[in-house]
Amino acid sequence: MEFFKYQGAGNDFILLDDREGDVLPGMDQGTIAELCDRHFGIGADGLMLLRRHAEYDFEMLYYNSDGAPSSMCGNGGRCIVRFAHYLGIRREVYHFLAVDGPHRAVLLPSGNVSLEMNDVTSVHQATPDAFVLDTGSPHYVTLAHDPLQVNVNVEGRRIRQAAPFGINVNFIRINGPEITIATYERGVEGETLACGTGVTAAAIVATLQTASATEGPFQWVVRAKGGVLSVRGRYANGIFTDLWLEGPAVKVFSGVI
Ligand SMILES: N[C@@H](CCC[C@H](N)C(=O)O)C(=O)O
Repeated sequence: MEFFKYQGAGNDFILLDDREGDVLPGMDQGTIAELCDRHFGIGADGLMLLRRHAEYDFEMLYYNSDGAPSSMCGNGGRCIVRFAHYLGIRREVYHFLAVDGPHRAVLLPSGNVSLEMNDVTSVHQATPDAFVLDTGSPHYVTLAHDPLQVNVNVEGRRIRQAAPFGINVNFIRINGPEITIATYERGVEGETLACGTGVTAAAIVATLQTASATEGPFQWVVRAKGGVLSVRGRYANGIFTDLWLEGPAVKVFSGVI
């Protein structure tokens, strides 16, 4: 079976073309975890299947590197659009189905992919410095003096394990129109170089934390350890809409399993 490896700001994925519907039956949790293993497999933060869908350009099935299916992956969504284009699925605006519902996406001339994320209707303040919200995946976003100095594997794991439900953990610093972020991902159970739903959550928290909390459009540049992404959207009546996550989505190599 042919596989493709993509990365979006260092968040890396194995992509499989399952348009014929014959890949999934052979993909149990153990097999996916082995393929994602960085020592005994190809190595990736997650694995995705691109499947045919009667009403959409394709369907995205996402698995974390522990082999379990999970919630939405923003960087994965951007990478699978680039993969769809590579497979010959060419659209000005892609419409695909993911676990959290339909998404629109645009492949830009630069090769970057801009992905529309679902509206966010509630943000819970957990502590004076920390917020919990769902951007397709659940995120804990905490303000940090310097996210690049945080021992994410220790601190992130501690917060992830203390939460009564599964969550990803983000450490952010807001600096003018920019955010610096470091992320611990559940299902990878470690730090990843970027997380699209985490970056989106960070932009929402930053909007609430700053003068841009006034209603209207907003835009943030988000610096993750593996690359730079941007998030734009609109804030009105306590609801975040028109959320677009943009950044690189690059094919790294392909091979045969
Ligand atoms: N890397 C992803 C998030 C993938 C899902 C996450 N690990 C979870 O289980 O919630 C992204 O780019 O959003």
